[in-house]
Amino acid sequence: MTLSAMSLRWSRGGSLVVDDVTLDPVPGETIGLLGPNGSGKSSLLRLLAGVDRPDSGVVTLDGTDIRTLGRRTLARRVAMVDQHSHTEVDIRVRDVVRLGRIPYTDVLGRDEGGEAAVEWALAVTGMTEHADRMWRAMSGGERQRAQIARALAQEPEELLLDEPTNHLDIRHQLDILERVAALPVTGYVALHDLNLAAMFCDRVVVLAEGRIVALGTPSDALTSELIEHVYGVQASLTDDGGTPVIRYHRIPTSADARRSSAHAGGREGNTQSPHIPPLGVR
Ligand SMILES: Nc1ncnc2c1ncn2[C@@H]1O[C@H](COP(=O)(O)OP(=O)(O)OP(=O)(O)O)[C@@H](O)[C@H]1O
Repeated sequence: MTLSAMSLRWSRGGSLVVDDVTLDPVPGETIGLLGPNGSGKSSLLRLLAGVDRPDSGVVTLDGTDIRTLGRRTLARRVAMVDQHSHTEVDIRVRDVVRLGRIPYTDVLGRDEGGEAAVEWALAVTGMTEHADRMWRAMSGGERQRAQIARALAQEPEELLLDEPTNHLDIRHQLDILERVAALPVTGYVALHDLNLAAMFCDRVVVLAEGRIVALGTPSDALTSELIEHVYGVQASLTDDGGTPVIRYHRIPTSADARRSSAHAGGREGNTQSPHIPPLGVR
């Protein structure tokens, strides 16, 4: 058993933001939370983390309602990195990561095994070499990796990540998701990139207006019909050794049509931008 949601409903401003969501992961699996802007991914993560309380339904940890668990108990199991955990503090990266040890620290400030957990978390996120730098001097992507390290320092068995790759370059996107997927934790990861979700998630949940509209392995859940229905975007999918690869198609707009007729009339035969030389030309 692990962190599960049963019939969760949560409304704000008179509208249902999370609408009858039930999720029961297999321990250790990585679940991708997908869906358009405003579909309820972050709200669902906050309910799962116990940051917000559902209006109805229940979040359970190993079958126990998380509302009955103390904050320390919950924090030793469940760690979350939200989209807005960036602050302008004047401390070193290692100290940010040490914040993850608060649930383990006693009143005298003792935390047996704490430094080993901090070093491990820094290593997993590739942040060891940055550990002594000042937080304020870090780039957005480095901060994001440090926040994930802070969550890992909690030694969670359940890890909730809200768009963990949105500041990362491609190598670090792949790197972080690969490392998170390999950890022995149950992961809920909100993502916008369907291809990354297909690569690293065991199952994906697609939300639209707070409701689950698809749930399954990436191959089963991510279809061109689903993508068009939920995102209003045409896509074609190919299979790469069992992993779907999604290619999106732009629907030409009237501005595109105007541009192409101006192009054909004015600079026939020259399709290169005048400002950007072709590759290999210096
Ligand atoms: N505390 C709040 N008060 C009022 N409305 C809220 C609150 N939290 C979320 N909402 C609304 O609920 C809806 C879902 O928001 P949420 O942030 O969960 O979506 P999301 O899928 O994570 O979006 P995005 O992909 O843009 O991050 C939005 O319309 C949002 O404005």
